[in-house]
Amino acid sequence: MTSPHADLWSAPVADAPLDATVAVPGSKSLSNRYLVLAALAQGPSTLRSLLVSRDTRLMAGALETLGVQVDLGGDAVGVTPGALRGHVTVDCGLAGTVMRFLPAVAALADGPVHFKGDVEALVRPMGPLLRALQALDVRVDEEGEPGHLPFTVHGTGAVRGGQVDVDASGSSQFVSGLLLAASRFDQGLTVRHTGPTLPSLPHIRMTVEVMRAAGVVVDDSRPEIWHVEPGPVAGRDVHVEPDLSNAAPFLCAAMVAGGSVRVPGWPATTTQPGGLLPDILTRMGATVALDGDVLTVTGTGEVRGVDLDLRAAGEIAPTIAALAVHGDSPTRLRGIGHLRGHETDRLAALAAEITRLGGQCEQTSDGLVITPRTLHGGVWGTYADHRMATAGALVGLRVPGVEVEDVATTAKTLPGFADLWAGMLAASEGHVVRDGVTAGPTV
Ligand SMILES: O=C(O)C1=C[C@@H](OP(=O)(O)O)[C@@H](O)[C@H](O)C1
Ligand SMILES: C=C(OP(=O)(O)O)C(=O)O
Repeated sequence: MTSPHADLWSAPVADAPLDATVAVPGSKSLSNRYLVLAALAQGPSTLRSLLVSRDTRLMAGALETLGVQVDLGGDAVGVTPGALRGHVTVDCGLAGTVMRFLPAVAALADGPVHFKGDVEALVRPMGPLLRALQALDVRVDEEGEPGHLPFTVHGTGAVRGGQVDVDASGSSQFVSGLLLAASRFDQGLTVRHTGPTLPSLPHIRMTVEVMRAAGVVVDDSRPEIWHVEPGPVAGRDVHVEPDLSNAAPFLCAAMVAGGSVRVPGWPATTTQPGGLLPDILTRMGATVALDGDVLTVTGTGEVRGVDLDLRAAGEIAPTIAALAVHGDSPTRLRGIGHLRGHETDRLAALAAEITRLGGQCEQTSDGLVITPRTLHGGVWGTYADHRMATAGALVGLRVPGVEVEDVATTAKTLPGFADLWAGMLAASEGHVVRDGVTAGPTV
């Protein structure tokens, strides 16, 4: 599947309807929340089906650096909390969950914690979170562009807590990052969002839900205000749901190629934004069925254009944009201006790459308008962004000659993506069985 240019992956074209079952690994967002809470807990935790990918390795590595024992080997990951130590460096890579969830944890360490990241991470917004910590009397020294990595959080072993305002219009992770550590603050914490819009509300609900499940008292009864009582975090034995946002390109493949793709382990209820996929894909022309815990998406190859507010689920926007490229009418995606601060400026990246292949994609102030055109092959740039890579695979499923740059960038949240994708096609054609993929409906 690798082209002569080692950096390029030839996206396979589906020439027959799909018929495959794809097992998707654990949720990045749940995995990294469970890791943080396990590190702050009173006793050990066991995390089952935890995602093992670049983002969770970075989180586990950072927590180990801070004095927590994390045993990543095996199906069940053991976490044993320890006294949080300073005089260390945390590498955030390009992981929003690491750069936004750990500064408040670092404030509880017994010395300075230096935060660094990939070159692409240095432009991701951090300012509102750092200002909130400073307002709580945590010393933060910014060493680069203010409001960005790199910086040092000067832990003193304790944080007063109390009340703080944060503008989370740039990222819901600013709120989640304050809440996750807040029960360990002397007075707990009340966080109030002050910005004009609040993206990714399901991810904030996810934070509240996992905290409550660990025995933390959280009041979220007032809109855009969260109150966390001081108190202990319980060690837990938990099973991590599959990553529904990473299931999205596989499910969308059935719509583009026709046929059916099934994802086992689909939760009956979830705080993952991918929980919105059944509704969204139905609106775009799919037939969606949940039978037990197996979600089946069946398509005909025809994709309906839609007008969609993706504020709650910005993470799946690149996949929906790639699906919309194959539509029968234009698609407008709204409420996703904050995607400019994701792994890359995703609005600019999607517009550039779709246009490069002969398509039409215009940026608006808070989203994209995609007008389907006949596309041609060419290089699909990925900008170190895992979701740009999976979007390129979906575009290439019906456009011959799409060469996806640096498909290995998918290791951020889904190592082995290219094999899983090829396995989905092989299983559909020849009923070959590969790791994580089975032909037909058998799980
Ligand atoms: O808290 C989380 O786990 C996430 C929150 C969202 O961030 P934004 O609110 O910055 O979009 C989402 O896009 C990201 O992939 C994961
Ligand atoms: C925005 C994303 O990631 P991060 O957790 O790095 O913000 C994403 O996975 O789409």
